[in-house]
This record gives sequence, structure tokens and C-alpha cells, in this order.
Amino acid sequence: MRKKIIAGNWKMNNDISATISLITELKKGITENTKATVIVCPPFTSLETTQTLLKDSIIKFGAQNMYYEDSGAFTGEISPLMLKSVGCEYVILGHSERRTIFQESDSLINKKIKTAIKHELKPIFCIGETLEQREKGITFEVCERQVKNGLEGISESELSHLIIAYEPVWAIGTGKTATSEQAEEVHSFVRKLIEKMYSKNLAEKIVIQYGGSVKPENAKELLSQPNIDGALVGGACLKADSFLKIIDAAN
Ligand SMILES: O=C[C@H](O)COP(=O)(O)O
Repeated sequence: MRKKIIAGNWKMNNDISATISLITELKKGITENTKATVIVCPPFTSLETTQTLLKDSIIKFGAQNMYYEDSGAFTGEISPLMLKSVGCEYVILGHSERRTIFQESDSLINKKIKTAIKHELKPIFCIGETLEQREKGITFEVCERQVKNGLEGISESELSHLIIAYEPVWAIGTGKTATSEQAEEVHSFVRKLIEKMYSKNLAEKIVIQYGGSVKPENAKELLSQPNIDGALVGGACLKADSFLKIIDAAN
């Protein structure tokens, strides 16, 4: 039985004082009785504060991106070693906002995933189709290409801590959630693909989260699908109240 993992991607939100308020509220609501694993992914500038606030907490944290080199002349970038130095356990890679706004390619994402694994950071690897691709009927094809290219050259043993997040681009920040049937269909497809690429064993273990307008109102229905193992939450993770309700829905 896969444990549900609920991650909050704060995106480019929350300064230090908002970070302190939000994490303080979350700590009150997330206790030993919380069944899901909870991860928060604040912006880089809040990671050190997050590390301090989450010392001795069961809440885990990660970053929203990183570069694939350890150090050097890469102005504006953040290395996996820097993330490790502030205690990050996870890193979101291949988010559709990185793919579209910052033109990140499958091959760049693949390099980042490899480096994250090398440094024992757990990637949350995002995939998903655009509205145009869904309407053309190529959702599976797009997701298959992203998974195959993103994981190229990575062995089964290296994937033991990788999480896949299926996020249909048309559902991100739009209020349009995929129906639980639409999401389940893709999750099931991705799990079968992992079985074909690796093994039944890995396919059964790998956590596949859904992301895209997850809210307290739809979380239970989405999280009750057999192949949906958690959520990557954007907008609704910025308020403790709504994020805690989503976490409760996984209980
Ligand atoms: O990483 C999170 C996703 O992009 C979902 O964002 P959203 O919940 O605001 O749609």
C-alpha cells in the first residue's frame, strides 16, 4: 500500500514573514495522527527559515527547482549542494511553468533528475499535457515522451525515491480540475509505462501525485482513485486552512 504524499508548491509566493506564519499554522495542524507525508516547497529565499522552523517536525520540505551543476559560473542558479546545505530533502523538477516560461527541455530535466539523485535529493518529477495536446488526443503520447526522456539512463534502483506528479497544464491555476476519471486514466497509464520500462515491483511502489487545481472540495474524490497517491498543490497550499483540509482528505 503506497503512503499518500501531499506536497505544497508555494511557487513565487511568501516572503520570510509569510513563511513563518504559514509554517507555524501548518505545524499546529499536522500531528502524529496525520497519515499522509506532507512536504512544503517554499521559494529559495525561505528555505533556511523553513529548515529552522521544521527542525523536529514531521513536515518535510524541498525546493522548486535547481541546476544540474554543483557550482560555477551559472549566474542566478542554485545547485543541489546548496539545497542540501539548507536541509532540503525534495526538489520539484520539470514543472510545466519551468517547461513553458523558462523553456526547459526534456533533456535538461533529465540532467537535473540525474544530479538530484546523485546528491540524494528526492525529485518530484512533473509531467503533463497542454489543452491543445489533450484536444488532439495525444495526452498519453506526450506523457510517455516526457517520462521516457526525463528518466533516460536512470536505473531502477536510482528511482526508489522519485515521485512522479501528473499535472495537466490546462488544470494548473485555472480552477479547472481534471475529473477523477481523467486523472486516474493517465495515472494508470503512467504506472503501466513504468512497469514496461522497469518492473512490476517499481510500478507498484512508485508514488504518482496529481496536480492541477486541487482544492478541499475535490481532494477526497481525486485521492480515492486507486492510482492517485497524493497531490501537488499550488494555490490551495498558500492558506493553512485549505492545505490542511486537503491533507485531511488523504487520511
Ligand atoms: O505545482 C502545483 C501545480 O502547478 C498546481 O497548481 P494549482 O493547484 O494552483 O493549480
